Amino acid sequence: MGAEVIKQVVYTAMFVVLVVTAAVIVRTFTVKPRTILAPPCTEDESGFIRADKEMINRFQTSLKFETISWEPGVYNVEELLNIQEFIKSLVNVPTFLAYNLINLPPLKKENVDCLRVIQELEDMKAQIKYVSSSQLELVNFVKSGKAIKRVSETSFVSSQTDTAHHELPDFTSDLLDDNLGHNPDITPDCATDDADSNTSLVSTMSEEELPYLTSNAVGPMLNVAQERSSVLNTVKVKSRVFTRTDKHLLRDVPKHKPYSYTSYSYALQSQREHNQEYLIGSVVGKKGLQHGHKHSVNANISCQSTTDIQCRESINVVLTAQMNKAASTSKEVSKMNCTGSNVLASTINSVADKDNYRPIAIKSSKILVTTLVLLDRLQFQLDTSSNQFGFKSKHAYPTVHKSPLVSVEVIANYSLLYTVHGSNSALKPYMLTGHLDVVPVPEDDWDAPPFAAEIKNGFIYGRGTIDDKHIVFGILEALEFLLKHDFKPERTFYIGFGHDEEVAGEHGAFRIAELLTSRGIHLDFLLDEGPGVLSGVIPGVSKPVGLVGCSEKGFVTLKLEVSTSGGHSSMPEKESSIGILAQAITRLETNPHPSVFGTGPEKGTFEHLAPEMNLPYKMVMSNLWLFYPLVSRVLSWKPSTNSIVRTTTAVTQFNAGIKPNIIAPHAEAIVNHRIHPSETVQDVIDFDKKVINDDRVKITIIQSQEPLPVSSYDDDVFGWQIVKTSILQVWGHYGTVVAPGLMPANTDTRHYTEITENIYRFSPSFMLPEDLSRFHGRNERISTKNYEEAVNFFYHVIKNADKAKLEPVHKHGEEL
Ligand SMILES: CCCCCCCCCCCCCCCCCC(=O)N[C@@H](Cc1ccccc1)C(=O)O
Repeated sequence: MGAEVIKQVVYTAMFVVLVVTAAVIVRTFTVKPRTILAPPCTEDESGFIRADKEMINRFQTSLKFETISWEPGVYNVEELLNIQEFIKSLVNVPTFLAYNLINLPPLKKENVDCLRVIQELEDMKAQIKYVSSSQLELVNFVKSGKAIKRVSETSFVSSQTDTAHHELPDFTSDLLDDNLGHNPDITPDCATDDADSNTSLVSTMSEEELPYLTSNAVGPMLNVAQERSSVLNTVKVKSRVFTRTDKHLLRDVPKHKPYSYTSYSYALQSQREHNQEYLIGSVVGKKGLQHGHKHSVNANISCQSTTDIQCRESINVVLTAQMNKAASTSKEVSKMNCTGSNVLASTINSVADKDNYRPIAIKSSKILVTTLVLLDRLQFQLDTSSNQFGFKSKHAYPTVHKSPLVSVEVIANYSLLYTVHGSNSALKPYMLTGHLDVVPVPEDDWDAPPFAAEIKNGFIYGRGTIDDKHIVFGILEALEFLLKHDFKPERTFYIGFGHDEEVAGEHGAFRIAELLTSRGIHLDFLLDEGPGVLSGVIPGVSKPVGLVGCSEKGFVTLKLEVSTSGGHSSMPEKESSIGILAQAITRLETNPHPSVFGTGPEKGTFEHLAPEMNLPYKMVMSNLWLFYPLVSRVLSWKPSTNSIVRTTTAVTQFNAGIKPNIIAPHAEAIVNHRIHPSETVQDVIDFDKKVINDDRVKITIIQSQEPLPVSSYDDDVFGWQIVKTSILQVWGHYGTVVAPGLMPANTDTRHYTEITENIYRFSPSFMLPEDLSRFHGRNERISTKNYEEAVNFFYHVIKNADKAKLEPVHKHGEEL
């Protein structure tokens, strides 16, 4: 009886093994590649764009920075305070500065006050958000006499938009209509729209007259710094007092937004946000400042200004001018002292007579404005929009910026939204996104300087090359090319460039998405940065893989804290705050979150790639139903592949202790988890608490984001096919295959989830395994050839997406 049972069991087991083996074999040899909906374009039919020197140059320029530094030397406290003032002005600027670009000056250590100041400087430096944009070159400051004097030139930045929809940060919508044109109670004294008069607005200028789009502009920020530095000895207190006595103006303005009113208020608001002096008026005219001349000649500049500006005392007014012709830089400035009220309402006869420069703003501190008279909104937008990129790109991509099909809006001062208007409103629009900011460079042992855009062995080195400038400039190059070749899109599309992606995009992308939502726009699909063309990264696939992120992991950043009584190190307790915290951290690191491989879009990765793998892998990957525990284990070995199988744990900061003989009363650590789409923030916290299992460790959430929804990668989904086809058109000749995947990091996409279900993440960068550490790491670089491919990728995306739908061709195999 027993033998019979054993026999039965053995036979059944053999049968099962046989069936399973047969199933595995059948599956292994029957999986076929996915459908491709359009054949790769040949160069002839697609007009493959070749990168010339200028194209590479434009890209290089976008990556360059200069460092803010002070000449070596010994500084006294007063001088340090000047520097402090300058740095302070940067702390409140939410973007554009890499803190590591600021080199603090050497200090006179014997002076106790200096030590205090240097500590403060260091603290402030740490507060500066470490995002930056390579459109600006930070000017050098050097020690000169008692003040910090800027030596290199910069320009005041303005931005011109051709669209009817102007971004008006901090306006409440009900106030929007209550501006100059709509409020009959308010009569402007000197605002005019007369294009022929001396007060014609910049917005009415011809293209040739538009200000030169300089790359080394840092905008109001540095203008202010410049003003501050040059008048520092006389300006002690900046006036923040704006008393609005005009009842009309007071009427509707909510208390918490005292200056969120009209264009003028917009300017004030913007200036105030940046901790700067206020824009107090504006001058425009046909004559301008002559480069380098500061003497008065032949004024022909009228002032459009407020009627009643009182200067509390003698002030310096800086007239900021902008060159309007292509040349190396633009330049301020004429200074004048003025006292009393109404001074700015009169014609200012202090400006040199030369066409090269066009004054566009008067700025000063210590002004009391008693009556606000509304000025033209656009004028102030021009004056206060400090998007250097807008300027730069306008110059570099003239066709894009001149085209009647394209409108550009500056969002939240720095981000950009382009609308490329299509002729067929029945076609749902789509959107391409990228970001202008980059992360800092904590170490300087690069093979080439990180902010010089040097080319070495065919690679352009620089922070931002892969994250994310090749996308931004790739899109603009492609669009410029297309428009130059008479491309007239049928389908409207948007291009959004955020300015703060690296710190969560809460001002840039968030506001762009908000604006699109408010306009009722729903997108067919959106394409943002993501994995890329990976070669040798995915086990078992020798072909390059165009991996497209169809979902994005969530994240939660936790603060772990332990507090104890501290005390003298000669009489320690058994456990210290540091020891307890270290133990908690060790537990987290030795108990990773469990593998959830196969429950998210990573399953799709292997389903798509299995047919392309070599035999043992092909067998395993085609039969995940059987082998997934094995695959999961193998993928866990390497950080890159481990990132897709589970929620990851990274201990990113640890702080405790102040002195060798003091027991640290407090220790804290930061833990950053990236959450797999099959889990939630709460799941992660629950797991951590269980693993740490120590109530002395206090856990608080610093920031969190649930994983993003999975976008469809079905073959009939338009956006997916556009991305897939375009990848194959550019990299198909390498035998590249395309697969959906999970994006292990985050980008701006979470801000757009309300306006489209189809979000794809793909960077047109070709990556080898060793390149993965270049993201946010050392030696970030892109080959010139890859940059050319990036441009062509966007060229194809734009061309493909302009069709109503893609027709399937079964050139490379049949559907699974
Ligand atoms: C089957 C094997 C798959 C192997 C996967 C390997 C994928 C490697 C590709 C990596 C692509 C990474 C794209 C990086 C973009 C990074 C952008 C970024 O750093 N974003 C920040 C955003 C953020 C979020 C929250 C707060 C502050 C900033 C980030 O930290 O994620």
